[in-house]
Amino acid sequence: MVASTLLSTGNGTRVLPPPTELIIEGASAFEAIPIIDLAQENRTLLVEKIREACLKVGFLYIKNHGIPQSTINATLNEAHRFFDLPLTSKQALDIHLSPAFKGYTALLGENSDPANRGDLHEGFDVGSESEQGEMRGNVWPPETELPGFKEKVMEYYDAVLSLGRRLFPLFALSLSLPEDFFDDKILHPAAIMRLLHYPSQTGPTDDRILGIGAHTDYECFTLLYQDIVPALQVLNAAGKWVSAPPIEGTFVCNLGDQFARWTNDVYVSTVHRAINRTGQERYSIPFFFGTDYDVKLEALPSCVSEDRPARYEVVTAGEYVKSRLEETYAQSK
Ligand SMILES: O=C(O)CCC(=O)C(=O)O
Ligand SMILES: [Fe+2]
Repeated sequence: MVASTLLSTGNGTRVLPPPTELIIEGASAFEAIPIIDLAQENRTLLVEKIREACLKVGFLYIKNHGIPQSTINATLNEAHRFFDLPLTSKQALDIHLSPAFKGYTALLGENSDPANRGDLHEGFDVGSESEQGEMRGNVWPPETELPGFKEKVMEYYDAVLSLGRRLFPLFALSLSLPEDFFDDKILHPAAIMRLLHYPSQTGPTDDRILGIGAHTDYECFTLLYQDIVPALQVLNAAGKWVSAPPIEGTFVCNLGDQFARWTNDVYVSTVHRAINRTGQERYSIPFFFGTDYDVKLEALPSCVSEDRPARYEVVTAGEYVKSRLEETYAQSK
């Protein structure tokens, strides 16, 4: 049995039970995705809401995130410019040419669900310019072809990285860990940002042809900006796909496999997919916040018990993400 954690706030002290006690009541046949307001004044309540969302849903919307809409719009605009380039220019940056999995993914170049034949989106992947480890090494379109692209994209990258850094202490507290638990694990994070473009799908509905097939994300959490076109769906515990439409002024935040491994599945890395049948093109920008390459994904003692033995072998965060990316791109090699 693990001791409960005391959280102090200006409004007094409340007791949070340890995570393993809550999963018992954590029915996750959710029908909607909770909205979490980062500007809410009571930090204890904020942490409790995050904990509840992580236990039951694995997805939350983040409101009052502090990233200026102008920064987001500028990057969406760059995504439009990039995907409007001639195919040959994009193919010169093909992700299969990059040992660090950076660059362009063509339509059907990625396959997120092994049961499917390829994802109906194109993408462009970017990492940190100062990251360490094997996943380092961005590729960029020539400045003459897309002037200012790199600067705008990296401005967005840095803004979302900062937002992610603000969230780690809240996730730590929600797991009854010290607030600074993740600080030394995200010194040079292998965070990956993607620009995604989904053409609108026509023809008969076929679950094997999707904008992005059913999958979980590989990192700690993802911060996703979606434009105004809905497509994202999240799988609940009853096997029902629940829509996660764009909500103005929010990011979607979903937990990934690194958190699921740390928490021994106490926090859920929820399956999701995207299908764009709106008749409009869709652009989205997921940002996958993983830890430093060499951090070991070891189950937290509070999430392991006799009844709940450790479910995963210990691997480093970097090795884990790399092996998953290798699988994802293998079919289109
Ligand atoms: O574009 C979206 O809404 C989802 C993207 C996604 O799930 C991913 O890239 O992992
Ligand atoms: Fe995803």
